[in-house]
Parts: sequence; structure tokens; C-alpha cells
Amino acid sequence: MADIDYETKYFFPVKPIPRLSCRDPEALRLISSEKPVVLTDAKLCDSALKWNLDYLAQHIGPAKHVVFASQCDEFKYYDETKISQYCPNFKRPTQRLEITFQEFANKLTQWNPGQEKLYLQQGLNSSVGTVIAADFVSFNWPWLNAQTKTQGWGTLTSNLLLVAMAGNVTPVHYDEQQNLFCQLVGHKRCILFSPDHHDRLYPHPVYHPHDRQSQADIFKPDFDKFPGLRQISAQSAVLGPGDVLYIPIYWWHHISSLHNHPYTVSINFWYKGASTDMVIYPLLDRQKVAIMRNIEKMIMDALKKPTEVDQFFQSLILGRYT
Ligand SMILES: CC[C@@H](CC(=O)C(=O)O)C(=O)O
Ligand SMILES: [Zn+2]
Repeated sequence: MADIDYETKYFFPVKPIPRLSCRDPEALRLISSEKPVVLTDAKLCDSALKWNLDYLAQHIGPAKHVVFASQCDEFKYYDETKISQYCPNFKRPTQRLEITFQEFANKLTQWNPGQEKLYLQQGLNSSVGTVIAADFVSFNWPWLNAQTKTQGWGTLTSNLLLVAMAGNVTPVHYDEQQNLFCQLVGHKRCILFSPDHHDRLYPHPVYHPHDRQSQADIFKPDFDKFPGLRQISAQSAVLGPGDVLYIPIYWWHHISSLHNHPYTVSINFWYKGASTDMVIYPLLDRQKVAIMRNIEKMIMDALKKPTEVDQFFQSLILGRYT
């Protein structure tokens, strides 16, 4: 599978994300400098390469799983807890369901065009069956623990099991965690943008349910509303079974499931960033994003009204810092 799927036309420059062996010093250098890399031989989750729909339905257990339903291919994340406080009229772009894996698998196998798309996104927890637990224990933890220790990352906060229908899209967003993203079944195209794209990808305000999500659509660009889109540039990779993509903390990413398989299965490893973040100048781009987020939170706590934020910052900056 090509590094980037050339049949997709991008209006912005795209370079391939390097595909390297996990033993290649260059791969470790990229991870240490918080740059994306695809590790082709980490064998991180080889015991899960057999996690197809039937196997998971048979072994994952009777617990309910979080499944999002969408009237289109897009599954834009929203924070439910931020709706009531500031956005009571927020229109949820997807519906959140809680169904068993078997119910989800049945819906997938009986799906017809025109029906809503589904995306299972469930943190792995102790409710999984013993067979799945045994596969999980067989992950390459020695390599993973050595790697995360070397990088000084914090604790493993969660493993998200992702089962997407072909064509599903997770629009551009960033996360505040380090991420080792393992592709198990099918192929996913991942498009990544560096953290310095904050003023070119226009994240929703921090108080908004779509916090951390881009307001812009990189496949239907509105250059009038978001002129900074003209300056974006990306790195991209198509991940196949066994590939592990390092998505550095605060790096924007757009992820879609390709049509060469009816569904895709992935599992991610989200880690807290390094706690001992020395403040060395010049500040890292991700540090500037973290500072901007803290300032937004402080201002919203103080002003309480989103509509007053614009005027507040104009008064602070116009004619004084501009
Ligand atoms: C959350 C879904 C997304 C993965 C992702 O954004 C992440 O692991 O951070 C995807 O694969 O569609
Ligand atoms: Zn993400």
C-alpha cells in the first residue's frame, strides 16, 4: 500500500510519513523529537491481528460498547459535558449509542446504503472476555514499556478499540496525549499537521463541545472564512495491519477508513505527556498551544460570556501589541 493514497487530490502539500523499523535509530530520533513515524515491525499488537468482527463478537463479552451513529461519513467528536454550560442549542453531529458488540456486528453485516454509518469507539476495560484479555496481555509490553520510559511519557491512560465502517472519517483534531496508533484490520489513511497549525486550522473555542476539533473541512475548504488554510501542509500515511503510527501530542490528525475492506479495526495507546516539561526557550509550538488553552479557560472563567472574549482580547492587544 502506497505511503499516501495518490488518488486523493489535496489542495495542500503532503509528504509521506517515514515508514521505519522500530530498531532504526532514525525512528527513535523522530519519536524523541515528537515527529510522526510509522513503525513497520514493532509487533506491538500481533496477538490482535486476528481481531476481526466475528472473533470480537465471539470473545469480547456481553458488555455494552459505545457506538456513534452518523447520517454521513463524518464522526466529529464532541464533549457532552460542555453542551449544557455554554452551548445549549448545540446540534450533536452524531448519536451516541450503547449496545453489545454482537448487536454492533449484526448492524454492520446487515447494513444497506442510505442507512446511518456506525463507529464503535470503546475504551478497553476489565469487562472484556478472558480470550481478549489474553490477547491484550500478549501485546509487546516489554518494547512498549521500554519505549515510553525512554521518552519519559506519563501513564498509559487508555486503549481505545476502534471498529469503523469503510469510508468513516474522523475529521481534523488534536489530542493532549501521546498516541501509538496500531492498525489491526483493513487500512486507514492518516493525515497529520504539526502543532504550529493552530492559527491555520481554526480550532473551536476551548469552552465549545468541539474543543480541539478544527472548524474547517480540509476536503471542502472555505478560504474566505478560514484563509489560513492556504498555508497548511501535511504528512500522510496509509496504515495496514501491523503498522504502528506515532501521533505526537498536539499534532492535528484526520483519519479515514479505506474501502478495500468492509470495516477497519484499530487500537490506540494514549499516554500522558512527559510531566517534567522543562521550559526552554524558544517555546515548543505545543507549549504555546497549551498556554493559549490555559488563557482561554481563565478568560472564560472570568468573563463567563463567550461574546465578550473578542472585545476583551482586542482591548488587550490592538494598538498595544500590534
Ligand atoms: C478517535 C478515532 C480516530 C483515532 C484518533 O483520533 C486517535 O487515536 O487519537 C480514528 O481512528 O478514526
Ligand atoms: Zn485523535
